[in-house]
Amino acid sequence: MLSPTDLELADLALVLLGVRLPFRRLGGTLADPDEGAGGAEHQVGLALPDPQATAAVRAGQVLLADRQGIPVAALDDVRGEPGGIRGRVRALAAAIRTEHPASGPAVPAVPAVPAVQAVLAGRPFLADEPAPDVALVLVPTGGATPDGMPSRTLREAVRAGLPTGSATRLAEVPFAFRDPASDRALADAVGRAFGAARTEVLGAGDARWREVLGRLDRADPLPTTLVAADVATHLERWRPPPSRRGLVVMFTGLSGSGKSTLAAALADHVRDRTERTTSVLDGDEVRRLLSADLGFDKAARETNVRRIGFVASLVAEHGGVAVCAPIAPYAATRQEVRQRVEQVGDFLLVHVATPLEVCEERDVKGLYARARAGLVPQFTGISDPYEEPDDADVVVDTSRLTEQQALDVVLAHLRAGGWLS
Ligand SMILES: Nc1ncnc2c1ncn2[C@@H]1O[C@H](COP(=O)(O)OS(=O)(=O)O)[C@@H](OP(=O)(O)O)[C@H]1O
Ligand SMILES: Nc1ncnc2c1ncn2[C@@H]1O[C@H](COP(=O)(O)OP(=O)(O)O)[C@@H](O)[C@H]1O
Repeated sequence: MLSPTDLELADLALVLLGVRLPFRRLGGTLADPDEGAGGAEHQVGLALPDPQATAAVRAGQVLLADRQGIPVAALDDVRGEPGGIRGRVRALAAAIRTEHPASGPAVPAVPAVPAVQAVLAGRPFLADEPAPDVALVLVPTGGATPDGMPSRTLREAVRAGLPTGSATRLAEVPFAFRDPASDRALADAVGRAFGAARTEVLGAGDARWREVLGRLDRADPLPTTLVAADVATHLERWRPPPSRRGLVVMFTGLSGSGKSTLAAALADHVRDRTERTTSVLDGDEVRRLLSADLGFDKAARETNVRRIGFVASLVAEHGGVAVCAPIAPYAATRQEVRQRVEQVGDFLLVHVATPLEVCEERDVKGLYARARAGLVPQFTGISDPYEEPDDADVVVDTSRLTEQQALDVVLAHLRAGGWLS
């Protein structure tokens, strides 16, 4: 029995609902489209490392279990292919869940309805769209759309957008978003499976949706020609303007570059001169309180930065400003934190790009001297890596700027983006 990933399981759920995946594999993307045989007996691929793949091919069949370990489907006539296996999907009838946990009504009832007119992927109705008989709402399995709209807001906003007295039935289909082109292809496939007449997908190409987002950012009112008044209420609550939206400012840089100094100065400014609330997650303090169990190897640093990102995202979720100042030497972990935070608010990365020589000369804590003497192993910049960000929103070098000047650069960015007045 195999335990597919959440993404693979999400796609498997669609396949079991009769959707023909446009991807070669469960959990795939359009980069690897499926040109294989279609039909009712749907063939799908599954990435699988070799000993397991060989065993599955030898057995000719493999069972796929959900997160609880309950078998939900079988792959029959399994054959090998590069990087995995391929087989015919068969639902294990007893195990199929007809209820999407978040939505209630049984999704498989929908294909029987001939007049499905729209698939709405991750966005509410816009004004003057004709109300369909049945609308399939693609409810994000990860909890939020690529724009960070939580499933609940999406559901409420779609309902609120229906014209009064409309007979439209909403049916929810669990949907795992990945990248815009693949999302579009998968949404179209869902539409085809359910006989939908048209598909509406949120995406960068949707000019009216971009207009909605732009107006929300500028705190401009949403006219009823763009969205229904009730929808506007939901959207405004979902995405307040930057001055009221949660914000995480993460300073990253070498030890002694000036992160703590600037983080404290920024937090003081926000506390003293604005109406916003702020919390500081300073590297040293976090190490004492939140990460006392961790050392400085790669895994420990990643865990430390993830923890900081998690706490910061909670602050942002409630509309606050979190200022953090870890070294955060790894690009992938910083990116992970950015993605987490952007589900609930905004994230700004400030690279404190003070050169190593200057940090070492300052040697506030005497750690560089000890590291050079071999007394502190894995010291960032000396015997451990620091991956320079290429995605920093602001860069300051405190060997060229005074503390006040560096703070002013950060503040100018925050004012320009509307986070601070
Ligand atoms: N091996 C090694 N490498 C780097 N830094 C070390 C090390 N050992 C201890 N210290 C002290 O720990 C502070 C860095 O902790 P961080 O939590 O910010 O680091 S990380 O983001 O988890 O990499 C850092 O503090 P800052 O100077 O404030 O950056 C150092 O004082
Ligand atoms: N322009 C500047 N901006 C920030 N810190 C500066 C500047 N010039 C000198 N410093 C000094 O550099 C040191 C930076 O230490 P710190 O803020 O703890 O850095 P980090 O948190 O990156 O380790 C402090 O002693 C600070 O007074």
